[in-house]
Amino acid sequence: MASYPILPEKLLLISLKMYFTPDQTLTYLRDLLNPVNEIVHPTNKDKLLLALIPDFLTIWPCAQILKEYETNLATTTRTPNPTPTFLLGAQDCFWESQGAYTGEVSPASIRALGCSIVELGHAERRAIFNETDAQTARKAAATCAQHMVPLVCIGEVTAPGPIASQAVGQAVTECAVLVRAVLAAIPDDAPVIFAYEPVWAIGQPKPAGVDHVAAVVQGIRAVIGVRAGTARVLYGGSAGPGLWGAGGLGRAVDGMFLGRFAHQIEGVREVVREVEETLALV
Ligand SMILES: O=C(CO)COP(=O)(O)O
Repeated sequence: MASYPILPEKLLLISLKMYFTPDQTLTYLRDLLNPVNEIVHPTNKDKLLLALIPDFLTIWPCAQILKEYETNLATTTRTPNPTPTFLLGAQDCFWESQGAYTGEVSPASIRALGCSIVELGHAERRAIFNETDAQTARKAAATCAQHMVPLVCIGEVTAPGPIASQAVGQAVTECAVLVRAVLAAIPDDAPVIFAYEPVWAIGQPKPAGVDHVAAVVQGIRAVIGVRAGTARVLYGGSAGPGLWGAGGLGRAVDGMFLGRFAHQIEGVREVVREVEETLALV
């Protein structure tokens, strides 16, 4: 019987959006996995898991690279590898699994190619394609039906004003609408990831302030409440090296959702190291 992926304590997810050519994506994934680069540490996977979310066109070759990686790992360590060392995701899906839906991508096909995560409701899709909360919730249900994890992007549109507490309240209120819609649409035991990405902090030189993020994430966790399935809350929006460690986001969130600041392998290595330090894995 199919089961949901198990989410460890911390997650580092990377979306390539539409930045890379196919060749760049495959080289990038090989670099992430190359032990010489010291980014993916298989022995840490029960505590920290990385995932790559490439464009649709490169999911299949990425899955092939990952399959080869896992096979080699199992051979060299002489241990069977029941849970993956690295996860693959898609940047969107449709809510139906099959039929006359030109240009859409079926969650069943995404699953069949080896993805465990489907990103949904990103701010760019809302702004450019007018995607709604109701559509995102339907897609989340379809994702869970294929035993994948919905990665639901939430975040307030307007940058905080001068009164911090008001800004936090406003942000939580805006995020709560989609959080509630998604939780009502998916089974209670399905794992789910919420990526808190303040819209005003995406594509910027710097991320949102740690205090703002910590307070909003606390509010989001209260909205999620108690459920049978795991719910992880990540931060995204110009996240990169230097954001996690001492006085940073490590105390507030379950991981980060990286964009541009993960384009260089060195940046990913630094972020991984910061998370490993807070988990006492190094
Ligand atoms: O939207 C994001 C991740 O999905 C964040 O992107 P940037 O880190 O490039 O701002």
